[in-house]
Amino acid sequence: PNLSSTVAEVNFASYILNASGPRCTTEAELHNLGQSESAAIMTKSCTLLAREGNPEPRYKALPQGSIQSMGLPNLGYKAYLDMLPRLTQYNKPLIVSISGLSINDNVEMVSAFQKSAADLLEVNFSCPNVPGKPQLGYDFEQTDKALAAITKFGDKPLGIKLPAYFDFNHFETVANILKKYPVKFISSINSIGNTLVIDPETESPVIKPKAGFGGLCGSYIKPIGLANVNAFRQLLPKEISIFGVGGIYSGSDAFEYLLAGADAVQVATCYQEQGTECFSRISNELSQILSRKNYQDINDAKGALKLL
Ligand SMILES: O=C(O)c1[nH]c(=O)[nH]c(=O)c1I
Repeated sequence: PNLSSTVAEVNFASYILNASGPRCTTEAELHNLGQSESAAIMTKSCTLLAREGNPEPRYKALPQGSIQSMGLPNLGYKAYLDMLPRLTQYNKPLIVSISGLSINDNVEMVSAFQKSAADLLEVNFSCPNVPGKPQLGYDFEQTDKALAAITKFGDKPLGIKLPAYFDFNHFETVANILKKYPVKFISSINSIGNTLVIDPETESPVIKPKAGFGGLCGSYIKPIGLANVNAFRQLLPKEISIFGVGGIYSGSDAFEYLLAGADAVQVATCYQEQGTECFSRISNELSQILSRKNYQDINDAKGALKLL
């Protein structure tokens, strides 16, 4: 069956791509993604200047996912501006993730990438791991202000990476803010911020930064990601596309996001743990599920969740 998708009016050859975060910081990692079956090349969130990130240990694999507090390590946005033209050779969409530490930083970076080889801009409103920086997406006033500032210029599709919400009032408030601006897509969800994993043997947290508080990822958070994708699908006009993220390891996980209404899905922890083979495996598994269920095309199953 046909797995190709259109997200924010950009064509993707398949439904499965890498999420910002794991194995997408260096140029070598991005070329590796270009040579893989990932439907796009998505970069690690970047800041104005290069960052080392948080002290290690800052990533811990868990039985059903991971906890991490990387602290936005990246090469600085100019490095990504510079390497983008060398990544166009793979003929797949280039998605730049931008995570400024202030609205001004976001404005400077978005305006630069609007004039770059990027195909889509994903602005991260949900990094939970920079000490002292609250998640923008949890401050509705700041979210509104930031969107007003970054959507002022350029015609490349711009989207927002959202944190998880847990309340219908919050889904509605955020959806109403998004509808005020030319936002072309959302990516939902980011890791669940500020969780704590304790090792009873060492009697310590499993990561060092922020006294062990870090973003929870992987299978643990799939039900939260599915709920956020489905809630926003119902609240947002179809002109706003949705990337589903959170706990996708298999074709079945991807199919669940498809039923919830996702236009394409991003893989993070599974890609971190298994490498680039995950993209072709998950695509093939999804294709087999669609065949078995007699769906000819992704769009026949999209948002087709059957309520009881
Ligand atoms: O710690 C990180 O670098 C990080 N970690 C996350 O789980 N989500 C994010 O958006 C980021 I920028």
